[in-house]
This record gives sequence, C-alpha cells and structure tokens, in this order.
Amino acid sequence: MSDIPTPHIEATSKDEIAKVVLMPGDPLRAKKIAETYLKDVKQFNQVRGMLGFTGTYKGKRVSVMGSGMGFGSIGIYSYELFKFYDVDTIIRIGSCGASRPDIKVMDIVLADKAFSTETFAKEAHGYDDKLIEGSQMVADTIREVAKENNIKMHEGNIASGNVFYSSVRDDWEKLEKENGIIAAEMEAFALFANAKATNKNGACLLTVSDSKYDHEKNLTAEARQNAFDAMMVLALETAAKLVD
Ligand SMILES: O=P(O)(O)O[C@H]1O[C@H](CO)[C@@H](O)[C@H]1O
Ligand SMILES: O=c1cc[nH]c(=O)[nH]1
Repeated sequence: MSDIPTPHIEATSKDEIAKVVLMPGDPLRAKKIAETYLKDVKQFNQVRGMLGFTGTYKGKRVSVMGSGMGFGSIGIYSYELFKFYDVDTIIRIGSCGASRPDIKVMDIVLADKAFSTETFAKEAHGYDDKLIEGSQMVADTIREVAKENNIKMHEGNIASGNVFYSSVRDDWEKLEKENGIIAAEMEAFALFANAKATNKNGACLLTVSDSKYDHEKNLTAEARQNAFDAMMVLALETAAKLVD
C-alpha cells in the first residue's frame, strides 16, 4: 500500500496536516472556514478539487478539508488521513435533514452513533454492525465546549446513507424510531468505521439544513456554505482543547 503522498492527497510531509482535521462535505466550505477562522493558512491539497488547509486557531494547529459526499468519498479521505498522515481526530462538520419535528432548521446535532443499512463497514473492515459509535472522548469535549459557550445541541443517533434521492424506501420512519435516529446525512457511518478500524477518533457535528416537517425553512446552497457559525465555534474550540 502506498505511503505519502497518497493517490488523493498531495501533501508530501505529514507535518503539513494537523492532528485534528475538521471535515465538511463541501471543499468550498473548507476554504471559507480556513479564510474566516484560521491564521497563517497553508493549502495542503487540491487534488480533484478536494481542498485542504492547515492554519492556527487561538495558536493551535488545526486542519480543515472537504470530504465530498457519501461513504466512498469520505471513506477514502478519512482513511488516508488516519492511516498515512497520522491524523488522530476527524470531526465531520456537516449539514443534515431533521428526522424529528422538534429539531429545527439551523439547530445543531451531535451524533452519538451512526446507523446505516449499507455495506461500507462490512466491506472495508468486516464489521457487521449497523450502528457504529463515534469517539466518546471527542463527544465529551464537544459537550464541555457547548456548555462553556452556552450552545444548545440535540444528541442522538443519526442515519447515514449513500442515497440522497430514493423513490422506493418507505420503511425509514420505522427504522428511525427503532434506532433512535434524530437526523440524516451521508458520511458519518464511514468515518466512524474508519476511525474504529484505525484506532483513531471520529466525531460528527451537524447543522440542520432541511426538515421534512418544515420545507419552507430549508436552506439554500449558499446558506449551507456560509451559515454554520455556532457549529464552527464548537468544532474549533474542541479542536483547540484536543491539541493542548
Ligand atoms: O453538507 P455536507 O457536509 O456535504 O453534508 C450533507 O450534504 C450532502 C448532501 O447534500 C451530503 O454530503 C450530506 O451528508
Ligand atoms: O444527507 C442529507 C443532507 C441534508 N438533508 C438530508 O435530508 N440528507
């Protein structure tokens, strides 16, 4: 197996990437975060447009890189970061759909476990589990930061899946109830599986971008790219504590 650079990340030294990586799906959101919140920023990746940057937040080195959408994409990037670049922690910072009426657009969700009916974890690492837990150490730090900054979060399991548009599934509400699912997105299950297999830390913070209970409030693509400030405070302050 190749070492660095990898087929998908062009950084030639492990030092170009911090021990904690924040990972939105959208590479342009990664750029925006680096420009807005980090100092002394250096870009470490542009292969396939999957932009990655390292800078400092309150003096602590933090990286931010896009994951792309779905298990295939985050599966590649998170594995290469954990396995070949010695990254310890990846915090996904994404958007999601709400699976409960009390969870509103712009609310923040901290994922406990990610649920999927798909085969990524089995094919990648032989895991049969449909629910895979995120790092409780990172989740505890996020809770601490939320308390310190008076930021409200919903906590629970989330559903992950490669299929955004489905014309056949009608069993979701039952699965959501049975598995304690409060929101839906497309990457956390693969991230948590890779973290488990490499003995690293994966966590997932989400901002609700749309709700089937309130379609009128759903966010535009531009708002999704720009509007997630509270989640950013949580992720950046957590990263700063983790690299103490
Ligand atoms: O906003 P991001 O992080 O991309 O997350 C969500 O948005 C994308 C779908 O529009 C999927 O990647 C899903 O997980
Ligand atoms: O994956 C996603 C992302 C946002 N909203 C959804 O319903 N699903």
